[in-house]
Amino acid sequence: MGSINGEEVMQGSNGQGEKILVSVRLRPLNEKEIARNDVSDWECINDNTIIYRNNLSVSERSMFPTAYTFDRVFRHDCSTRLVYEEGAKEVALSVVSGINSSVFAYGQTSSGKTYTMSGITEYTVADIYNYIEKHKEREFILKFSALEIYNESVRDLLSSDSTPLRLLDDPERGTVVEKLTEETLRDWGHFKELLSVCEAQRQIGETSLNEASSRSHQILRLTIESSAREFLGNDKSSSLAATVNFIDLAGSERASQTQSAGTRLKEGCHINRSLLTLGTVIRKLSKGRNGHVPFRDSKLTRILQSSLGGNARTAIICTVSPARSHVEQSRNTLLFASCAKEVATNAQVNLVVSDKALVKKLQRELARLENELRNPGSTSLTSDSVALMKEKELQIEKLQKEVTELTMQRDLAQSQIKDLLRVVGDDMPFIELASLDPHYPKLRVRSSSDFENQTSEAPILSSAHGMARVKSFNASQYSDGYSRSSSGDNLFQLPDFEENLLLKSSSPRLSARVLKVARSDLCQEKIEEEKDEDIEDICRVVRCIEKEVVTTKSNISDFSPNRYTDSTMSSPGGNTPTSGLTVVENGDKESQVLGSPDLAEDKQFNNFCQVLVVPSPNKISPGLSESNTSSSRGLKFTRSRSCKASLMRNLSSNWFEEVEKIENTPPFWFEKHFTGRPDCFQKELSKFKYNSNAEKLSRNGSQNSEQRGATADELKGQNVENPIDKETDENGTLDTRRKGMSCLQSENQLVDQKVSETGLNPIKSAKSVKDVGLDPMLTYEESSLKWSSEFKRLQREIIELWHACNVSLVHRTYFFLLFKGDPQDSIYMEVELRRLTFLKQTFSQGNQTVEDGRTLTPASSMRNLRRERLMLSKKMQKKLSRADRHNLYLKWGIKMSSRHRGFQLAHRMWTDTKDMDHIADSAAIVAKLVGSVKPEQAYKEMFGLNFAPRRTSRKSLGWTSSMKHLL
Ligand SMILES: Nc1ncnc2c1ncn2[C@@H]1O[C@H](COP(=O)(O)OP(=O)(O)OP(=O)(O)O)[C@@H](O)[C@H]1O
Repeated sequence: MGSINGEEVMQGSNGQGEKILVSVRLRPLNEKEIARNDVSDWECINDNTIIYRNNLSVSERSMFPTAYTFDRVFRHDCSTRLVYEEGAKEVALSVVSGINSSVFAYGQTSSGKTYTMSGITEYTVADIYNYIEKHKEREFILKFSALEIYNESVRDLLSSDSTPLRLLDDPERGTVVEKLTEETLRDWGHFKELLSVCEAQRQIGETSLNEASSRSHQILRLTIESSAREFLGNDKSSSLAATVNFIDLAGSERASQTQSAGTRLKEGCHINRSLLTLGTVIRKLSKGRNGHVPFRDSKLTRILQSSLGGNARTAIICTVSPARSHVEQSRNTLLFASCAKEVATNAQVNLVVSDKALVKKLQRELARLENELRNPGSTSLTSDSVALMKEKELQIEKLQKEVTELTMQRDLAQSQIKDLLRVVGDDMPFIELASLDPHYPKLRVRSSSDFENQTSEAPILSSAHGMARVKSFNASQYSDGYSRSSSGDNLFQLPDFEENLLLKSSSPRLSARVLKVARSDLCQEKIEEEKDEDIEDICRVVRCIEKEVVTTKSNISDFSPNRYTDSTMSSPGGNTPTSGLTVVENGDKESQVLGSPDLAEDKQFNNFCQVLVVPSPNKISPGLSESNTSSSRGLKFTRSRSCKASLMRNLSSNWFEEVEKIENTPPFWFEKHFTGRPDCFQKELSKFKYNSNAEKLSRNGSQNSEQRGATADELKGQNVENPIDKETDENGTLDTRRKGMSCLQSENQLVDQKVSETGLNPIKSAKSVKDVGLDPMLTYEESSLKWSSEFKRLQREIIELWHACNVSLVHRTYFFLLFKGDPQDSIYMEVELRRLTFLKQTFSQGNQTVEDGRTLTPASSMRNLRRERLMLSKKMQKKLSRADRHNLYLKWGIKMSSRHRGFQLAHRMWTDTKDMDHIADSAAIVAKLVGSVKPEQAYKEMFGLNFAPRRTSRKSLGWTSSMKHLL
């Protein structure tokens, strides 16, 4: 769309790539040439070919062609009328159809350009007027303008003012000549008059070749606008507008030939330069539109840009002098013509739409679009969009069917599970959940139902695969304060943590004291203690504390000598324990972290403090509660890869990472690698299932692990007749209780055996590990009593081992708080005890273990423990009120006047392993500092065992990502 005189121009295609119409006109020899006996060497042999007649030497023939072919060639005796008719008319008269057109005359000086163009211009305009006469239905407006480019200056030939005109670049119309006079032609006479003015204005000079040589490029421009008279003035009116250019170029010349000098020489230089640019443009255009075309290198090419390669039809008439003396110039002209005939233009019809019509058109378009927006489903939809919508609807329908089908399958499966549970119900102590869920842990876990069923005989739903079996509980069956799921989902529920913490774990003295503590306004409290202490002071205090503790505590003596000395460990041989900061005698730099703290550790310390989560106030001891606590979100648990993951519930993933860093003991093999019982293991299980010696084991629940291990070893590979089966066969009754216990014992042995095969070997090494199973021959009350005693013994052993192995205080705390003596906890206690025994033995032998690529040594575990104490002490400032802290200092015998009381307190926690009140108080404090947990089954499984079927979705989540998801 272009614009002419403020009106929009619609450009319609009129064919693409139309080549420039190129003709050659050969003039006759003029008088001067004849006078000097010049001969004509050029001959038009037909309407299209001109040849050089003179005999060429061999070398000339190789350099110059002798024949040139064009759209039309005109002999010397052809009239200008014929040249016009066959070489320009069609192109020129396109203007009346709304198509721009241009007619050039190109040639050397005195070759007849002006002679030719003058005739063509007049013939064209005359024909235009004839056309107008024949088309009365249209109204035509003819506007005429004329300019010349003289010495690279544009002049208005219709104005007496010789001031050079500027060329402007119009985005729509291209290059326009500013302030160029444009006369509307009234009639033919007016046109002739204007032509006379132009002729008079044009720069003409005399040269030796041409008495009236044109020293400038002349462009006569006629613009024609036409409109149908029928629609004039109404909305439907539109008009055609186009321009025809008549271009009479200055002649190319050789200064020597024109014998020019002074002004003429200067003119010749400008002429030749602009013609050279024209030649370059034509040559480039002839090779296509790739690359840069230097239209702007001369005013001539700037003005003619649209005529040469744009929206115009173009005809070029090359005039040639036949004289032999001008052969070189003639060849150049023909060469130019040859290039020009390869140039294509892209002329279009220029339809001018009036502003009024344009507004109407745009309004109609707007209304159509608005209608489409209002009714998107009606006419605006294309066939493609309708098809797409149908496809989407089909997909939705298919997905809905799939959802319905899956829902039905799920309901059916749930129904089957419920039916199965109902069938086995109270009559069967075990169900085989493993057969329902492939992810179900393949470990035989002793549950409280084991003990309850000791008094009632029930058939065993034996595990063909030796997998875990869990009793389906009724909540009413329990009276121990533990809640169980009554929905048959077999999830164990621990008692509320708050109850654990206050009523069971915390000592009465501590609870009583903290209850008396008035709540302080933490915002107003000045944190004057430790907060701004420099790290060296802290370390000195730590050393003092550790020395103090060491002098009062010496409970580990069987660790490898010369390895390390912890604040809680005595050095071998009764040597005076060294400072906890210089515990590694072999120069282990890492062990001296506290002695030479660096920025990294400080940063880690800060991170640790930041990620600790404050427990919910309504879940914590009132005496320890704070107002700014939180975390009451429920936990969806998953199987942990580490017992330390139990801390994850209320803590961020950063906390997890920190715990991993300071982890004193690694997750043990069972936690990390137990994904199910392999087939070979199942086979072994079936082999041992009815083993008489296992039956003996089941009768002797207090048998120590050494005995059990030995028995298991003895039994390995044996196939002994099962007396129970024998008895059953003989009596015709099934002693399910005894048989079940037999299976349990056998499986426990196999678990141990499997663990042993992996290198943990708790059976061989853990001589102190005792069998925590209950004697099936005892009554329930007797069994409970015995278990209670056994639990306390195990608990004490574990506490001692934690202490000896520098186990994380957080780990100790949660384990201690979670496992309160429920018989079903026996397996956890047993596994923990074996793990610790193995760890202690490893350390004592001077060995190290590698977990997750981390090497765990006594030194590293001690270092981590020290760091954990440091972090906990820092946490005290934030998590405990001033009053709470003061009460604790009093209770723990820390002088109020002493410095670094928080560190002192942190380094005393969990140190007196003989005093259960001290242990309980320590656990309560640590729990307070790191955040409480609502006791759920999840936490027990964090310690390595899983009672509930795992869910696939959880399985796919890493622990960190799981926590992020849950948090
Ligand atoms: N075809 C022709 N038949 C007869 N005479 C011609 C023809 N062509 C040109 N002439 C005559 O030759 C002379 C030079 O012609 P013209 O001025 O048109 O040349 P030119 O190419 O315009 O020269 P310049 O470039 O110097 O202006 C004129 O006198 C003209 O009448």
